This record gives sequence, structure tokens and C-alpha cells, in this order.
Amino acid sequence: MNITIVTVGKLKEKYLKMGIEEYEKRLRPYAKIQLAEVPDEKAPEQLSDAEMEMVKKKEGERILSKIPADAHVIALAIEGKQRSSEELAANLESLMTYGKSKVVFVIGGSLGLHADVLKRADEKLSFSKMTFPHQLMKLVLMEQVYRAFRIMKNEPYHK
Ligand SMILES: C[S@@+](CC[C@H](N)C(=O)[O-])C[C@H]1O[C@@H](n2cnc3c(N)ncnc32)[C@H](O)[C@@H]1O
Repeated sequence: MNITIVTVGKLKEKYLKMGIEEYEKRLRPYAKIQLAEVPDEKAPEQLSDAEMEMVKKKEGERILSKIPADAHVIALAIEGKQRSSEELAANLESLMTYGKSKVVFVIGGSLGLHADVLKRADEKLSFSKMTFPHQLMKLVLMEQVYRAFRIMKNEPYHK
């Protein structure tokens, strides 16, 4: 399976970089993993609604340019569907069964995902009602994708 994770902005924090590198390494035996970073737009505190829409639109266009036409897109969104780790594993397994070998996860920038990206998404996945910083969300997602492969392969993982 080809898994791409598209995020907005450069990863700066060392502790997150280390965690992401670790899970990239752990995922390698299970999937072809690609981490795509698209440039972010400056988003100071005091933006009007129109300016915020413009930031999300520009970032959204960059995200969409990274998505192949035949990819199954899972957008991370607070208002999306919550799944257990076992359900995520079953979901990825059924995508593979039905020949969907390209899965793209997308994570929004500090203002979230533009409506056009959410429209392109085949699914919206929520990790809870809480808001996580996007780079931390990337690390948590990678751990859950790794866990999903361990579950699929009936390999031991921490409950
Ligand atoms: C800082 S959050 C953006 C917050 C923005 N106010 C919103 O409502 O989307 C950045 C990105 O991280 C992801 N994210 C944050 N918390 C999440 C959660 N609980 N479940 C799923 N995705 C989440 C989403 O992709 C979001 O666009």
C-alpha cells in the first residue's frame, strides 16, 4: 500500500521530527510511506473572515496538487468520524482488498482545511472533539497507521 501524508508548513520542533522519523522507519516494512509538506501561508492573529478563507484556499490548492486522481483521500477533521484503532485497521484492509492501493491522509494548517479539500476527501477522520496542533496530529496519525498494520498482520501491539 502507498500511504501519503500531506501536511502544511515545515516541521520545526525537534521532538516531533524525531518521533515522525521513528514512525516512518517503523512503517517502512508495511507500506510505501511518503510525507509531503506544502508551504503554509502567513496567518497572523487578526485576520478577517475573507483573509482566513484566502489562506485556507491557497493552502488547499497546494494540498490538492499532491493528491493523485486515483487516490483514496482521508481528511483529518475534528468533525469527522471517530474510529477505534481496530476499525481504522479494518478500513485500510478493505481499501487494499478493493484495489485502492493509494491512500492519502491530509492534515490542515493552523486554520484548518479548505472546503475544496474536504469535498475531495472520501472520508473525514476525527481523533476526538479536541483540537491538536497539526504537526502533533501527524505524529499521532503515524502511530495509529503503524498500529493499524500491526493489527492487520496479527502482530502484537500495546493495548
Ligand atoms: C490546528 S488544527 C486546525 C484547527 C481549525 N480551527 C479547525 O477547526 O480545523 C490543524 C489540523 O489538524 C487536524 N486536527 C486537529 N485536531 C484534530 C482532531 N481532533 N481530529 C482530526 N484532525 C484534527 C485537522 O486536519 C486540522 O485541520
